Amino acid sequence: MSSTWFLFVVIAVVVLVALLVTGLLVARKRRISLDAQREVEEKPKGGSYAASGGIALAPGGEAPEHPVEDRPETDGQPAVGDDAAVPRDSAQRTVRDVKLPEEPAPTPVVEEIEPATGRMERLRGRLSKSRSVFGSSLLGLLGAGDLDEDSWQDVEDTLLMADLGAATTNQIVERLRDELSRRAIRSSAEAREVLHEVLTAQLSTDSERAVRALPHIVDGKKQPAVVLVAGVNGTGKTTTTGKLARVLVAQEKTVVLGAADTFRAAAADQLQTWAERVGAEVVRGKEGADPAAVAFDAVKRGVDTGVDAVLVDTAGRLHTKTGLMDELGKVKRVVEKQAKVDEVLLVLDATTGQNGLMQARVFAEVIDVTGIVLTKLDGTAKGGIVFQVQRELGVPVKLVGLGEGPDDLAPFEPGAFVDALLG
Ligand SMILES: Nc1nc2c(ncn2[C@@H]2O[C@H](COP(=O)(O)OP(=O)(O)OP(=O)(O)O)[C@@H](O)[C@H]2O)c(=O)[nH]1
Repeated sequence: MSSTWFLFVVIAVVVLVALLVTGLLVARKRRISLDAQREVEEKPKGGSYAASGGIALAPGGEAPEHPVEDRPETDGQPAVGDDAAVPRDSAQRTVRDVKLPEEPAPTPVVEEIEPATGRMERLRGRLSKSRSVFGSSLLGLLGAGDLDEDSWQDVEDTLLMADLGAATTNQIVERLRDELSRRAIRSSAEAREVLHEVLTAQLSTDSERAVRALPHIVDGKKQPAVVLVAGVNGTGKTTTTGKLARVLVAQEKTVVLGAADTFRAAAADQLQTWAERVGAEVVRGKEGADPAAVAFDAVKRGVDTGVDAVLVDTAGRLHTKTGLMDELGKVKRVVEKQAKVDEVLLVLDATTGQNGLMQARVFAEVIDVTGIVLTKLDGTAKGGIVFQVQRELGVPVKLVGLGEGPDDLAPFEPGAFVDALLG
């Protein structure tokens, strides 16, 4: 009986152990299959393409083209086993291939321009440095009554220091002596009047001071005025071209600006900025392009579009380099195949004194200068250079630069100028 009972217990234990082992095996199998599924789910869509190819950028709007022939299936639809995207080994678009939509050019904000009339009066304060020489020193000497030889020597020295030059100084001193003794001048107010008269007469010329920048009719057709702006680097050519454009635009004239200063890339950018501020068009070439070609294109553009004036900012090369000066002559010759050059403005920096005068002589040999623009008169006590330049070149000063502001360009009027000098 007891052995039967023992056998029953052993069989029961064996059955239990067998069930336990089977249950464990089944549970383990299930767990493995769950893990494998998770692995599949975590794989990124598109296989390794997205991960290793980086983030492909494309502009909004147009979808990138994936031609059917580039794809492994034939009906354009992905099939089982296909990559979700174009396989890595087929031609891929790179960022550089993607054309971005062009940004619309910003609408230029056309500025308010100060009227050109009365500018000399408005800017007279800018001549304060020169005024201290003419107004204070000279008037002080002349208003003191009878002048002895030493006093006249002082007058002469003062004029020389103000850069009037020896010849002009002698003429002025002579006339002053005559007038003062003839009129028996006693007060400083009377002395001022005489000085004003003598200096104004010295600056007066029969030449026309108007800048020829208005259109004219040729063979019954409107032809723009062509103005070349020349001068040595840094004298203020580009600035003057821009200021002059403003004067014209303020008078409702249309302007094309030619950036023929291809020597310095920034000069064309500078001119472009001036143009944008007044809503004018700029014709420019590549850096180092032939200035004559750019000038030609600018004038052609002006003729074709029927504008009122074409202002050409030329390369500001050193006058000592003969070849480069010849280039300026070439600019003029080439432009004249298209239209007559109406005005050649020579820009001189008043602060350079005698040096400016030497430049002027060389320029005048190369090109027919028709007018002088004397810039930076606001920064010098040597406003007397105006007298000398005009006398030396026999060309009238037409405009004066009296500051860096966009409207700090004034027409040159001898009476108003002398008035500002005397204070
Ligand atoms: N104070 C003062 N500065 C001026 C005047 N005219 C021009 N300038 C300044 O002079 C500097 C040179 O002027 P630009 O117009 O660049 O001279 P540029 O002759 O075209 O020079 P390049 O392009 O190098 O040949 C600039 O800083 C101008 O602002 C003026 O009348 N008064």
